[in-house]
Amino acid sequence: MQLPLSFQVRMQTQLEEDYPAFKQALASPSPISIRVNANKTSLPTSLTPVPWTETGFYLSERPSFTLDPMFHGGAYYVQEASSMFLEQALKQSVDLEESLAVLDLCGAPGGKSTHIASLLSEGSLLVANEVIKPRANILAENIQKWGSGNVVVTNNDPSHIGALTGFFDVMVVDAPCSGEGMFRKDPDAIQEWSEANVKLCSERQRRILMDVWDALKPGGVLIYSTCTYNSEENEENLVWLSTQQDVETVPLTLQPEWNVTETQEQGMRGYRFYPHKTQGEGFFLAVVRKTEGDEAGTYRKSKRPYLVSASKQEKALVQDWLSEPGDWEIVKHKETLRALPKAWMLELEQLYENLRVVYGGIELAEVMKNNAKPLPALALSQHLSAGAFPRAEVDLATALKFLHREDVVLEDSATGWVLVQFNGVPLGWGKKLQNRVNNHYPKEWRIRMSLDEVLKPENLEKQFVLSNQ
Ligand SMILES: C[S@@+](CC[C@H](N)C(=O)[O-])C[C@H]1O[C@@H](n2cnc3c(N)ncnc32)[C@H](O)[C@@H]1O
Repeated sequence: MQLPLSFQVRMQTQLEEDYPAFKQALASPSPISIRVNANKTSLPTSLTPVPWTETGFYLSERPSFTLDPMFHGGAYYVQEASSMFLEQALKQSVDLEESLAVLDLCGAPGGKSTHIASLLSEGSLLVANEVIKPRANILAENIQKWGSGNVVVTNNDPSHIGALTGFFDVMVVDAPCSGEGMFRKDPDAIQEWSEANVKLCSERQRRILMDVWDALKPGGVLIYSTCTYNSEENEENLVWLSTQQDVETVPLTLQPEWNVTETQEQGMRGYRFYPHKTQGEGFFLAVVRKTEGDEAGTYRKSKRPYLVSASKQEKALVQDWLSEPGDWEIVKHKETLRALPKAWMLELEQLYENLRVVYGGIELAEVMKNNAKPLPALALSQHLSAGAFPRAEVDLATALKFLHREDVVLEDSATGWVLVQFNGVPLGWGKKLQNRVNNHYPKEWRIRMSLDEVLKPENLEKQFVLSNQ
């Protein structure tokens, strides 16, 4: 790995006698880690935990996640271990039992958004935003697979969100950065690195923070993170923020065995992850509290609301499908019925009116002539009522064929909509007819690689499946 010379000089100055160990760590393989969705499957007992989170685990080697149906069912997310430290930031700076409005501003592909969704109380609302449209679609896909219902995915520039004065209790800004911490995982990041890019990133990060700042409530918490080591994109940005806005630093308690490095610059604290000290990539995180600012204005529902309630008959079609139907408002847009958290309808109205919402709540069904066709997100939702549909538990080969959108055989199930599941984790819908099964797995989510070799019994045995670990 040929590191840029001026990056090497920077790191030597920063790490001094630790530099050789750092350089050696960059030459060793990246650790592989996953975060398990405890709402969908039990936590593995045979894997080594990531110490700063309750649901993160290291794997000893990188398997083909594409060939594990549990991955497609949202039973876990493949995520770099250091960035799971977000859990400590949230647990130590806010009361997660409360109903919170939380923004994940730079959300795609969804590592932190799915993590936040798992940590929030049922009564909370997460807005997962991503400014780049195709990436916002990937974020929406990952959110649907994770199965949380109280999430809205938006595709907006930070300045649009900043216009929602005092809306959020918590904002997470996992800022676009020069990517130094990803050098060993993504060698392309080395080619893109330059002194000029560090400066450009730092300026952009400041702009992002300013653009979104007004959307944080006074007393609210901002969690700022990057995957870089340089101080321009990290501590210096926080010191700069403290000269522009009323903020106080929020210290975090660290366990010594985590080997996280605490920094302090002009009273602003930050937490650094170095690959020679922790099993993970380079990462920086800091928490600040907004001490003063404008409260949210009062918001009244407009005469022509954006979110239109479904009719009584339409609601009746889907009323038994959710485990807690009373928690949800069923709205209709074109042919689609969607469940949105009832407690947040005024705020959601505001979001739908002002932002570009890519996905929200739980997409339940498409209705046509008093007939409801269940949609993929419902199959993957944590809020699907256990008894609403018959289920067909399938083996690994059938699950992979189903995810490949091939024809499958579902023995023993009656005709009609069937939830296809693997190891108890739902994957999607099949519609059983008299003599065949229609595969309703979404085209855009299907496994694209050929399965010819994989499906040979001797190869199937070798596949990684989370629950076998
Ligand atoms: C570090 S990545 C986010 C990773 C994500 N939080 C996760 O955990 O999966 C930064 C994100 O910021 C987005 N981004 C790029 N320019 C931006 C801008 N000017 N404002 C806001 N977000 C931006 C990128 O598209 C990228 O998805």
